[in-house]
Amino acid sequence: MTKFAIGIDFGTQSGRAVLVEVSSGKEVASSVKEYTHGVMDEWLPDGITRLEDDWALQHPADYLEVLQVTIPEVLQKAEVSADDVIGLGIDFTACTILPIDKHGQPLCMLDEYASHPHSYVKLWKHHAAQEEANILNEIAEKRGESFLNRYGGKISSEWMIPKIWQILNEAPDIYELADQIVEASDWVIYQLTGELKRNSCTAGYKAIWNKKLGYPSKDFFKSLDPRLENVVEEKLSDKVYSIGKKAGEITLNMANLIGLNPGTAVAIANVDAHVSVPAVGITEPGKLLMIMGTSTCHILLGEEERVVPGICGVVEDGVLPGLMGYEAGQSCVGDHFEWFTENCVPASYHLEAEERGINIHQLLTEKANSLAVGESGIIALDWWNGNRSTLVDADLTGLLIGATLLTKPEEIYRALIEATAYGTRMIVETFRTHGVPVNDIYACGGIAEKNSMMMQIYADVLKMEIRISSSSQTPALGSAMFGSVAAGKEQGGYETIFDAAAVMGGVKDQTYVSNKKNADVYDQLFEEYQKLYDYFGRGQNNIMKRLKKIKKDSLQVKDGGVVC
Ligand SMILES: Nc1ncnc2c1ncn2[C@@H]1O[C@H](COP(=O)(O)OP(=O)(O)O)[C@@H](O)[C@H]1O
Ligand SMILES: O=C(CO)[C@H](O)[C@H](O)COP(=O)(O)O
Repeated sequence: MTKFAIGIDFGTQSGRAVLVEVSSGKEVASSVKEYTHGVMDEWLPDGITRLEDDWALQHPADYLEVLQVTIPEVLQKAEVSADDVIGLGIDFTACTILPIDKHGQPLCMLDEYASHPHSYVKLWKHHAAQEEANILNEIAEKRGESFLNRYGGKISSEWMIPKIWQILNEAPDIYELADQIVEASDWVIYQLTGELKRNSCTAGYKAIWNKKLGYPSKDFFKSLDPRLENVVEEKLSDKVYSIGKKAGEITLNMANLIGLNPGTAVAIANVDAHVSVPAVGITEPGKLLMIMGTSTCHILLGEEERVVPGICGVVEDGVLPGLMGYEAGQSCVGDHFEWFTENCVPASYHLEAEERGINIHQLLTEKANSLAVGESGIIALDWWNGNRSTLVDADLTGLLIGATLLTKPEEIYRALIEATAYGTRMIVETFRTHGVPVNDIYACGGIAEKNSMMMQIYADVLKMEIRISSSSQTPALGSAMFGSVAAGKEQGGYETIFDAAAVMGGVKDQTYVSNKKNADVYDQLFEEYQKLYDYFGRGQNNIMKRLKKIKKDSLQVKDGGVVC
């Protein structure tokens, strides 16, 4: 009898489920549920509580809706019985965290805290803890904390400890009230199985946890703030579970809600980027995978732990058991194109796209594709949502240089795409310079699937061939693979993730090959990009930060109604 596994990818804007045939990796059905509350970056659901700049929240009820809608839908579409589903795995954006009470109830779902911003899920791209991150980095550096080496020299404001500290600083009542502060991924597994098991991937990459050393010392936390001395015991847990293991089984209550059988195996949660690696069939060092969507993550396996400045982290067993997993990233890629289409494209372009039945990205891409490399005379920095790697600074902002009265929207769109490709080249070169080989490039995610011009630009800028995932839902496929490992061989699944990857993962036959003529011009442009990168990103000119400060002061005056 054919057996199936389900994988669910909880993204930035939606949750996506795939039903996969375990013996072949064939995706037989998929379903997408947009989050009802979307990303909350201006208002809370009450419509009256306004969020400050750099906030990005989500509502945990949306995650449960994803389970309730997408799982029955994939089963129905494929006409597959729940009896034939052997396992379920999930992956999530990260670091995406929420405070919960002792019953596992998110604080934002309690009436009395529904209008309190700090009671909600802080999404990965919530950047309002930059101040805490800066102080943490300063103190850690002064104390010579060795963990900094594993995180490229800096802890990002996107990660767990700065976010927790922001709650403590701005809402000590919420901090006190929280029985635990958990990754949203672990919370969903908790809802499915009744067991809270923190996964080693988010703990390792986002919460400064190490397989051998655990979390930083109490003394370090105390040096940040005496109230944080016991943060691990009080709000986290030093019990961390390895990815690739079974978390538990679906409870009766949950089974009734989502249409699966009670007792179905559920895998320990994983992160959207990391879970994609075996799904493209990567199980060895030297192959870098770009997971390209709202943001881009770069995941690479290595044999040894090396110090690489500005990466997000290197974690033993963080991606696959027995190997070092390196992560680097760019905080805004698709997000940056979306901002452009929503704010800078004239109505005539939108009309043309509508009349031709294509979306605005497709129209701009078509127009941009007819441009020669360098023809527009413009270049951009890809920091519209800060710089994750290699500068680790959420306070950096966007830049476009060279525009004239003749500059067209498609030229800017292309310059923004190129900027993200240069950003990736900075990351690849940084890995290589610090002794971590990058021999092959792979890509997956919404953008790798949708925009072939962009993939060609990346091949030209990187001067490397790019292989594309055979799945259009790579993270969800990876999660289904972990689901089949959680079920185990006896149930028709697999013993290890390596066995699952050999059968279920893979890439398309078509690849993107670098064009020498374009690559030569891109070399010149990349040199210019590097100069801008160093000038604006490494302290020679902190204009981006000064502008942010002026903006903050100005808004305070405006909101406070102070009239000069
Ligand atoms: N044709 C396209 N070219 C470039 N970017 C696109 C295109 N279509 C959508 N996008 C961008 O892709 C992002 C969504 O990526 P996707 O991988 O689907 O989701 P997620 O990041 O939530 O996992 C959006 O930010 C959107 O602006
Ligand atoms: O930090 C990350 C993983 O470590 C991702 O950037 C984050 O999860 C968002 O992913 P996406 O852009 O696909 O929504």
